[in-house]
Amino acid sequence: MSTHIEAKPGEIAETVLMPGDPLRAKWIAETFLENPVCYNRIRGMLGYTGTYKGKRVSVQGSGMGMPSAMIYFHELINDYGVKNIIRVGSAGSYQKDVKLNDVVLAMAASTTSGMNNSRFINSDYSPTADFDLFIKAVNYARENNIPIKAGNVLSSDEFYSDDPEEYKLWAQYGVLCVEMETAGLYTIAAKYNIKALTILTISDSLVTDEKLSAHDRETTFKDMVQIALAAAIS
Ligand SMILES: Nc1nc2c(nc(Br)n2[C@@H]2O[C@H](CO)[C@@H](O)[C@H]2O)c(=O)[nH]1
Repeated sequence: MSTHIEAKPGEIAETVLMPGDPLRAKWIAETFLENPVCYNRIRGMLGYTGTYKGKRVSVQGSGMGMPSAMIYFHELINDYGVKNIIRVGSAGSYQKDVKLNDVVLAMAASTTSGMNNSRFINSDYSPTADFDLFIKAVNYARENNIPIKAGNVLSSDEFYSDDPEEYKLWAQYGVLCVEMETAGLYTIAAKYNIKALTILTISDSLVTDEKLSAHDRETTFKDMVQIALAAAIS
């Protein structure tokens, strides 16, 4: 076991889907995987391993924000040999044409966090998605007529910012949506040379102030998960 995960060696698959919400991990495991077995309950950050179309896949919550998520990314990679992490999350839209329930692939992740600014001594590192996983996700979505958008996303360090207008600068430069984990995922994946991709479903909009209910956020998002599983096993 690792510091925050109680799984025994071998209990976690090489590919892990990671929603922020551990209850969404439970929903994904119970809805999409055959014979899901729970390997982690520490801190309620539920993790499961099962099979999807005959291939072993795990799914585990990461928690909200990069400090939490990066603990799990680090330990899954270094203590359990995980080679592919696909974040399946929710996000807030920054663009009029990015609407509730739209699916967004994060090609890159900007951030308000100081993490990489200090890591790279005031230079700007660009955390980017793995090309192979990205192309597999795009191909599956197109073959199955699932509309997707792809581009730059913002990984913010706070959900409640002081300035409600802050999003407009990011939107002006084409940032599609905001969440709180991807810049950390892509940075850690590059550090340890593993593959990572973030697939998001829009659950609220900074442009229109619309939002899905907490329950909807937990149990909908089927398209995103199917794209992630297709990329995971192909
Ligand atoms: N910072 C931020 N995060 C958001 C937003 N909407 C969503 Br869904 N999130 C994501 O959802 C969780 C917060 O509800 C975090 O894990 C974020 O990744 C938003 O408008 N802002």
